[in-house]
Amino acid sequence: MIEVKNLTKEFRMNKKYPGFRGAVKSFFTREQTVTRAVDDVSFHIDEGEVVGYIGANGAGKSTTIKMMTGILTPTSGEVHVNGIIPYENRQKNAMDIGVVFGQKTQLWWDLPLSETFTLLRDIYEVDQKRFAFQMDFLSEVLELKDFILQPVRTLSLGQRMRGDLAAALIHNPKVIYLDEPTIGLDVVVKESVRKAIRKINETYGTTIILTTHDLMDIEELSSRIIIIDKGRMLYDGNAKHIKETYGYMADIEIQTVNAIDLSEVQFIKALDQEFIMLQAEENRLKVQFNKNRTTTTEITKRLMGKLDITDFTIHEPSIEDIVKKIYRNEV
Ligand SMILES: Nc1ncnc2c1ncn2[C@@H]1O[C@H](COP(=O)(O)OP(=O)(O)OP(=O)(O)O)[C@@H](O)[C@H]1O
Repeated sequence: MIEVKNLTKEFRMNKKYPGFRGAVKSFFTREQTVTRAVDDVSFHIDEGEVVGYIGANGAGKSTTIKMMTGILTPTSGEVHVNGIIPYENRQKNAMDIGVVFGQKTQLWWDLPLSETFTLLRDIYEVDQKRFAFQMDFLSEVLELKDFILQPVRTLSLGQRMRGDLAAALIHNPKVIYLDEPTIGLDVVVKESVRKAIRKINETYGTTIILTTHDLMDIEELSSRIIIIDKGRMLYDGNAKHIKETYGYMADIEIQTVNAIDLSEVQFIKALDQEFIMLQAEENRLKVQFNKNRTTTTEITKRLMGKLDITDFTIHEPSIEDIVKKIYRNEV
């Protein structure tokens, strides 16, 4: 379905020196800096797969997706999506794909949401019967009914995101690229967006490429992840393996009314002698724990009985943490 072979993209930019003299120098020297944003990346994705494409900021995710969607042409290497070379055949490719950028919207700001759908129906030449069927399906899965007639500018972020997903699916594409589809949404809306994505994949066997910084997106949606770092592929395989091996340590930071005596909270280690680690400083307690062996709820529930808690923060492992650990442990 998707074949990416030795894909490389370099960006060349004229070196800019600061100030007026710098501008003159830049003009005459014409020195260039070269950024290799994607460096010899190869993978194959089968029809119906949901793949998480992840990496730290600036790792090269968007640049890869832009070549897969035909927006950018590679410096070397190649991409085939459904037999089409996207950057050589952008229009044909566009008929088979849908793209959602969590940070941007493709909806018409001043029009009611429903009219964006009608415009897209005409652009993609979807026949009336097929359009009505798809709209019924999307309305139900993405729960659009309550706001479909409202102008897009009046929608909440969660409603807008569901609208964007629907817009990308009007023509029922074979592949969808989702770039941070749950960014900025609250927990409940994130959950409903993930549920909708799962349903779309199950119903139509749509191939889904997902870039995200939220590990819960990966956990709930994709069994395979590709990790990219500084343009190079670091890992391609089972998401569960990575989560269990590298993404298991989280911590809770607890604020209390009174200063904490570490000896009084040692009892929490009974939950997991091997992995729970405690650190206390005045009225702050940090509990590091293994997510595969115990839960935040279990720890906070027990500590609440013992401490006068005023606030607590949970730190989930981040993609950056996982990438660092992979380097240290070598996959
Ligand atoms: N048009 C461009 N011109 C010059 N450099 C670019 C351009 N686009 C991206 N880059 C550089 O290429 C590298 C990869 O960027 P890219 O946007 O692909 O990363 P990313 O993994 O999507 O990051 P993020 O998670 O922050 O969106 C970065 O160093 C970036 O500064």
